[in-house]
Amino acid sequence: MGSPGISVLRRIFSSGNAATDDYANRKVPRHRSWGYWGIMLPLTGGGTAGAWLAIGSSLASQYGMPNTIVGLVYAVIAQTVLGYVLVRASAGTRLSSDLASRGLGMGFLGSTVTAVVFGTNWFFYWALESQILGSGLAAFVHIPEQVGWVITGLLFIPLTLYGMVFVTRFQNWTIPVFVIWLVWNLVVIFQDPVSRERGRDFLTYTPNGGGLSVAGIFGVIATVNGVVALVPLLSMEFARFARPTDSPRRRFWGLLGVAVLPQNLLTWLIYLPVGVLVWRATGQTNPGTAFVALTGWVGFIGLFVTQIRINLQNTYASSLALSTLFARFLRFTPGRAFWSTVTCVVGTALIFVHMLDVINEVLTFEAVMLFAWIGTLFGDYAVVRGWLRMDVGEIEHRRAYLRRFNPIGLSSFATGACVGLALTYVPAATHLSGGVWTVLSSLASFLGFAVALVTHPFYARLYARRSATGGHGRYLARSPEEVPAEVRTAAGQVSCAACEVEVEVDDVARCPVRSFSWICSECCSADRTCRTACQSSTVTFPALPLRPSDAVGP
Ligand SMILES: Nc1nc2[nH]cnc2c(=O)[nH]1
Repeated sequence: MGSPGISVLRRIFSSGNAATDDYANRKVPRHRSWGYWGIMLPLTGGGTAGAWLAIGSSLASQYGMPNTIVGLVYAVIAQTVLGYVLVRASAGTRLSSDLASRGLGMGFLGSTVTAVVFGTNWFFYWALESQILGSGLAAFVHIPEQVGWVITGLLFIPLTLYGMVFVTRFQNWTIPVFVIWLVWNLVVIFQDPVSRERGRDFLTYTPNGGGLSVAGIFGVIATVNGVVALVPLLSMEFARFARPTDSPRRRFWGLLGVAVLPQNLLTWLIYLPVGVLVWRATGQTNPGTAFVALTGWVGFIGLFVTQIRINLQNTYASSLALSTLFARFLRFTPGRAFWSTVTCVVGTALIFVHMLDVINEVLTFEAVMLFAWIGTLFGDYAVVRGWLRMDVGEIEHRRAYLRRFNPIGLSSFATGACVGLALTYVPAATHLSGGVWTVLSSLASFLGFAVALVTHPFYARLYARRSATGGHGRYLARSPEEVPAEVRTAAGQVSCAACEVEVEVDDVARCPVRSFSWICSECCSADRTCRTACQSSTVTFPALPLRPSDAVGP
């Protein structure tokens, strides 16, 4: 027997522990549902992030406040629409954006491309938030900035060993600290004549005296799109826990609340302009040093809590993306806490690239990739399934039934992303600037979205014609089986023959390698040895029903 310390570590670093793995690779069971406030509160961690302040000053300093304000109004409207649609979809399917992408045209392994897109965002934000905190620490205790970055970066390792439960509690308890801190700093700005005078132009500031311009507005929109697309996709991670039993009216308002409250209305229209005010009042674009300059220890403590709030969440999201990626491609499943540690170490290294200086550029790039992904999802859900009613099966997430790579979604995503990236970078690289090129460049993420959406049904028809079993055959490797009553527990669930956890009937599949017993989708996804034997034409499944006791493990 190992020592207690080692066994605790082994437990934390192993997969299959629902408390730490948070259904990263499986459907959320209905009994694990949360109320809408329970979904919104952890999401507020993103709404209070220091990055918003930095995005505000970055946009205002490049495009001027008049253009920024128009872009912010756009952001609220676009994010509300997109957020509601995606949050509703995940509450209905209990799938995260990644699990849904498997069935919505990408395939089991193909969808990992979206995990990469998603994961790069978290690394970016993680480094950004840590840099802000590290710079604040350095200014507060008078140490070199680089030392501050390393200290705060590594601080997150012990803080992130626990999963959703700890993140949720921390988010909930610290909201009042954030509000008091922000109000305190605003009062100080308004009471201090110098800061007040300096900050007076925060709603009208322009870098070179220019006012509203088409190029400026579209430039802001191109940048904010990186967040407009990301927040709804992130919200899906939480909305999949929504209570399935609510009345349609309650559900509408609850889900709309999730789309509008935690990281949308107040954040774009109040918090982001506050960032511009703090920048103008202190002359510092880094909110970390700005708050310490404004209110000393109060500024630092508030900043510390705010940044811990958000980076716990960033670490959680990043570790989910990494665990998905490695579980599927390499069948490497060391557990979420392991990936949290990797996030902290790599993120700390990234701080040294000075994320604060390239915010607009990174967000513009992410916008193109995220919008191409969303275009693919919409193309599948709304056009292929909704409008064209093609026979492509249910939205499947289980490896046992899915094709490894679905060329339909991968092609439309690649087409949309390539068009978006070409429009973003080719005009600048070839000196095709000004006029229509500037506007096209700024609209790149929308155009990439439109191209992915429109080409998706085209690819669906094209590949379906080439498949012996039509669209269905491109999406599904075999038809999902009904779980017979004999196998279900009294609660209507199925006990996984591998991990023995009871899961819902739409989260299991029969496994030939385990004597045709039923295993959960997570154990199925993590199997390194089976080589997807269940999809082989040489395997013959015995007829149902089959009781759990009939099946013996290998
Ligand atoms: N999830 C998330 N959203 C953000 N919005 C602004 N900053 C962040 C961040 O660091 N993480």
